[in-house]
Amino acid sequence: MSVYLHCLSHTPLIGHVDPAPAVLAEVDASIAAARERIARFDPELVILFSPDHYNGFFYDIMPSFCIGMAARAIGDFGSAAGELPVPRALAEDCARSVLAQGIDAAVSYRMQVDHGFAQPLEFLMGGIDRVPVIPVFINSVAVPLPGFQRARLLGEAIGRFARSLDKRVLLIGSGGLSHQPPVPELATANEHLADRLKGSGRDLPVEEREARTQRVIAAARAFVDDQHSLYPLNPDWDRQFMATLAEGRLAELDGLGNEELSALAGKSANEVKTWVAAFAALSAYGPYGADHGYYRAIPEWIAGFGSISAAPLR
Ligand SMILES: O=C(O)CCc1cccc(O)c1O
Ligand SMILES: [Fe+2]
Repeated sequence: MSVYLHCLSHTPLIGHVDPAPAVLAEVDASIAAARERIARFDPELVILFSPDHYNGFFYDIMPSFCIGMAARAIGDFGSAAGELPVPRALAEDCARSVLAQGIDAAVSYRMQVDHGFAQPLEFLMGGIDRVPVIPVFINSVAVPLPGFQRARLLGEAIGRFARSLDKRVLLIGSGGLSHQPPVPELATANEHLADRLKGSGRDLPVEEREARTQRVIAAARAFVDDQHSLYPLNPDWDRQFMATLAEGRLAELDGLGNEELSALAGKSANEVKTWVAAFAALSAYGPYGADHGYYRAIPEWIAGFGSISAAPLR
């Protein structure tokens, strides 16, 4: 019954458009240290909260929350591809427990995930296949989105389930902080794109995949030159958010609406609900303390880039 938490921004631009070597070294050091702490903790189970970017979840049926009973990573932007080692019976127990606690999460027996899930497993665990993982999707891009309170309650329910296991559990939140990369939107999509967002061609044709990758890379390059070419990052909000979680004041976020958050920190800042869910899960074990916080706004990655660990107070 022991638990450790790490929350980390993700960005598929790492290795494609990189910041100055000193910044890269700083991030590398922070991630390497987190990986060492996690290795020492030696998790037997990972519960990973992440969004998706129209690579596995589409508008044909868009759940707010979905727990994976089996999952495969597509390997977008050069991230790891392949099957995630999902312990099916345990994932089923998790879903049953969450539903019994009044949170109506969907389940998937063929979940398809992207860099949002793969990157933290690669960075923090050394690969997507190292430790059994229960993937938990939180819709953070396809409006209408679930709000902060629901993400918190989902996290608490999963935390109570995790606490009932006789296992060392690592909780990971993946995404955020402030940012607004060029993710397509149904409201402004032409007919072809709208079809794609509804899941036609779930697995994009190679040329479309490549065009999409290059479009994000070009947007990152433009953002470095002109920080008004995309919705601006908001380091002040990001630091405040990290402090709110570190200090255990999760419920204070309940009153912050999704559109309000988008206006403060960009539409993709809604990905921070993965951090809220992870911290809420940790809170089910009792009071906690956070440590090793790192933050820097990194326009090359279109990311307010944050990283933080936490564990129960003893
Ligand atoms: O997949 C895509 O199309 C965009 C993804 C993307 C870009 C920049 C920062 C992110 O955090 C992110 O997820
Ligand atoms: Fe993302």
